[in-house]
Amino acid sequence: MMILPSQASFSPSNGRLSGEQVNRAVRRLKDLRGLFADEAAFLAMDPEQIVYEVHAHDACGPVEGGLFFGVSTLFPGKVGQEYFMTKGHIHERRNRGEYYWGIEGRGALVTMNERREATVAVIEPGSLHYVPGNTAHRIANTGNVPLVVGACWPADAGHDYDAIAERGFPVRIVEENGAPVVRNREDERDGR
Ligand SMILES: O=P(O)(O)OC[C@H]1O[C@H](O)[C@H](O)[C@@H](O)[C@@H]1O
Ligand SMILES: [Fe+2]
Repeated sequence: MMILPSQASFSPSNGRLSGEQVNRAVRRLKDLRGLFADEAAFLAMDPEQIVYEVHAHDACGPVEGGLFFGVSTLFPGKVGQEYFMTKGHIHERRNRGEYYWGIEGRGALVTMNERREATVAVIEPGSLHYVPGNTAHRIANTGNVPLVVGACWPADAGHDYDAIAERGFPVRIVEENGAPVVRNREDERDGR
């Protein structure tokens, strides 16, 4: 029997993922233009500010049958009243699902199916979330410490941002009286 060295290491307590085959991607505020409701607040902030980073172990490449493993760290913050969030995507191969699990901090997982029906789930350490295929997904940090979330998804899933860019998600996660609430975007047009 051959005993292989670990390809990478993952800390179950803080989610830190490291090793030669781990890639880091960073998203800054300027990469999230147009997603937040309060455009004036957005423009007043530092566009270079890092909103989240993703460490991914994607050694197999985008092959059918392969799996990718990642850890997202979403920093605390708000644009106006709206909590920092990921860009959000639906998989290029629409029927591919994904697991998310909470490691540190507190947040929300927002999903939207093809009928534009949304769900919102609380992410906290130990919470487990299955995102089915044909479902767009994004996370928001509703706390004041980094939200660390693990993910595992099919290597050939791909990310489609354009398909959901125009109309966006039907709900926003905003702070009201010091607590997170879900706001329906239909309400925005009434000026509420
Ligand atoms: O791709 P975004 O919508 O910016 O989300 C950031 C990342 O979140 C999770 O970690 C997903 O598993 C990644 O596939 C995704 O890239
Ligand atoms: Fe995904």
